[in-house]
Amino acid sequence: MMSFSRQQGELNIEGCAVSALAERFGTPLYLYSRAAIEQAWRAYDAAFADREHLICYAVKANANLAILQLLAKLGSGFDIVSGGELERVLKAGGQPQKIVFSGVGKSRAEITRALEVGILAFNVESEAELERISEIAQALGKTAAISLRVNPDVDARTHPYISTGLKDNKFGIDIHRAGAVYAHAAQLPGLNITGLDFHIGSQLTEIEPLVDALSRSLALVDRLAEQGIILEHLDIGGGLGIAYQDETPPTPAALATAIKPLLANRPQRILMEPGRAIVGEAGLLVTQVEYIKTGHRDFAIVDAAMTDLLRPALYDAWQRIETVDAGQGEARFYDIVGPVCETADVLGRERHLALAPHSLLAVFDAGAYGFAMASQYNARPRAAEVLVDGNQAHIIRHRESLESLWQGEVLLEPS
Ligand SMILES: Cc1ncc(COP(=O)(O)O)c(C=O)c1O
Ligand SMILES: N[C@@H](CCCC[NH3+])C(=O)O
Repeated sequence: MMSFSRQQGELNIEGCAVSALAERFGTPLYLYSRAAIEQAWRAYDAAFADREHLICYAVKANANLAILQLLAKLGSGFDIVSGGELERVLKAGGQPQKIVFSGVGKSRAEITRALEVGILAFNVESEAELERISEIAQALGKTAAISLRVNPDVDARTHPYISTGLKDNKFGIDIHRAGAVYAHAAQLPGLNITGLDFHIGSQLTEIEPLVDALSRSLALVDRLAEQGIILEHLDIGGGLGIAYQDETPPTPAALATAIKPLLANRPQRILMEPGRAIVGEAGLLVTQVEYIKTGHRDFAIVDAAMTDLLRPALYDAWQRIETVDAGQGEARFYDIVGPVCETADVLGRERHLALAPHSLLAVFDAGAYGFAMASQYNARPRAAEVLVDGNQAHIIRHRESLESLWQGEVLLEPS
């Protein structure tokens, strides 16, 4: 189904006019299409339907409770990287037995809580972490299911800030050392070795690096089997990109087709950790023009900022920006900038748009790492989030109040 369409030039999300939602909920505003999220998740699920698998949605991409709830209802598992994400998933109705826990810095409290609720597996990122998990599990009288996140040293060919599978990156255990670390794990009390995991980076537009990482990992799986360590699952991470501009990222079906020959005759259950590919294309950030400032460069100053959508400022990322209506007046090349006092506060540069004061703009493909990376810098309340389902719009996060900005802060006693 088409989640975004135009009627007489007006942008719609599912059965709702974006301008009406902006009027009702205010701007800046995140809008998500329920159908688009479900469709993306189901496409992943269908691609691997012919073998045992579990899609563990990467919560960091968009951690709104209603979105997690929607995915939990579809049967999704979850990839978490903090105790906060764990509690979000549980609150949203996610099953502990479908949670994998990644991240290089798991604290004692986080490990303890994950053991108490009984997660599917820890994706262990260092030998020191392995020892910590063993110690805590033993003290609690529990057994921790673990998989090692290996760093396969492949170039994911993506932005260096979101590349995670090179040996220079902090993530995972060097694949050449992993055999020894598995052997160590087999000696430690309180651990049950169940899997192997890798995640080489985000916004991948090519399949080869993933295939390469998988074949290197499978060679390790075979060496482990010779040592008597038999794995139950292989977690191939997330990372499939979306088409922000003119990229042609592989679909989940193409990924499945590419890796199936490698997996033939291997009994392991396949786990995946997609984030962006599930929610990225489902979201829009809607913002209103506050001022138009023309001169040496033409600026459209809008009410959304890098605090609402950080990706352009942080990675120089390009996201499509269109007017919500058909456009007003003559089109010019505008830099779309926010009100924050930073030169990097840009949503898009040199966009050819027909704008007037108060025009509404939609920033597309903002469902992943959009609201999730929002901040309150410059004392800006974070935006509202709305989930659209046909012609229904559900508020799934209220716009923050000014009071919430200083919640938890304490004034000094007058002296
Ligand atoms: C361990 C891990 N798994 C999964 C993901 C999800 O990545 P993506 O949103 O690119 O699918 C990430 C983020 O890059 C990650 O760090
Ligand atoms: N935040 C990044 C992706 C980071 C992935 C997390 N390892 C982005 O917006 O592209």
